Amino acid sequence: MVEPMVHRDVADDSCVLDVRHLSVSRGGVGVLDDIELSVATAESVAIGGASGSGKSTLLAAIAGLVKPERGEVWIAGERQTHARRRWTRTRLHRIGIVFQADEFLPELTLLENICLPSMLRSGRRRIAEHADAAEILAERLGIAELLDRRVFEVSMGQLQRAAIVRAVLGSPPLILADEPTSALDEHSAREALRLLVGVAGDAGSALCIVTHDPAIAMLCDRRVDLSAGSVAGHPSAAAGHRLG
Ligand SMILES: Nc1ncnc2c1ncn2[C@@H]1O[C@H](COP(=O)(O)OP(=O)(O)OP(=O)(O)O)[C@@H](O)[C@H]1O
Repeated sequence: MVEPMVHRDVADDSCVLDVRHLSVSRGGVGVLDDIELSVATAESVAIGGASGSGKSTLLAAIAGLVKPERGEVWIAGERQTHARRRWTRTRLHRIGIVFQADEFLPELTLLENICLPSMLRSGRRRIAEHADAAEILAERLGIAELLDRRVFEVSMGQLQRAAIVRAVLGSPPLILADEPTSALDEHSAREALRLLVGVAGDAGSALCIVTHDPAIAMLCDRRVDLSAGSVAGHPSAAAGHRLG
């Protein structure tokens, strides 16, 4: 059954993401336990914690890619249910995603791959507009010269930057990013994430970024650490106070 989407009070408009009492199990084992996390408009939050503490699972649950056992996820004032079509719409219209396993279509150029979600959102008629905005962002990310190349003609680092351009294009209210741990060397990963924090801030998008890198966490407004599936420290660390 498709539950009706519930809209929040106008007073809560500044809250782009509200995770309430979220618990998630994977493979029958509890991974996240009663997570609370609120993220304001244009706020950037670094999500840290040891390997296996549930950081990627939290992003996947926020993106509707894994189903929670308990709890709620509110995005831009709408409570998300786990009806698949609703999530597809939310991801398309409200969330930019930079995940480790980012997928690009090998038949298309970087520019076409970058513009695809925007075209799905607003139609082919605005293709020139999307392409112009993508080129400006690509210039900033240092991949403007590569936009006509196909996926197998660029490096993993360049592909990561293309994924950032794709996520930021259209200034979604929320961007979710998982640090690329395997594909990139430390310097390239840091540089890509540093650029992501900058362009997301300029776009006015809130950002939740999973990172082990203290230098990237320092660039964010706030840091939240997961420990064994819970938010470490006092709950208020996740619920609203800016630390940085
Ligand atoms: N699809 C899955 N099926 C079963 N267990 C899973 C699945 N994905 C993740 N897990 C388990 O959930 C726990 C949390 O994993 P998750 O990837 O969220 O942690 P993480 O903090 O992002 O780790 P890392 O920093 O190493 O990327 C781990 O114990 C992991 O083995």
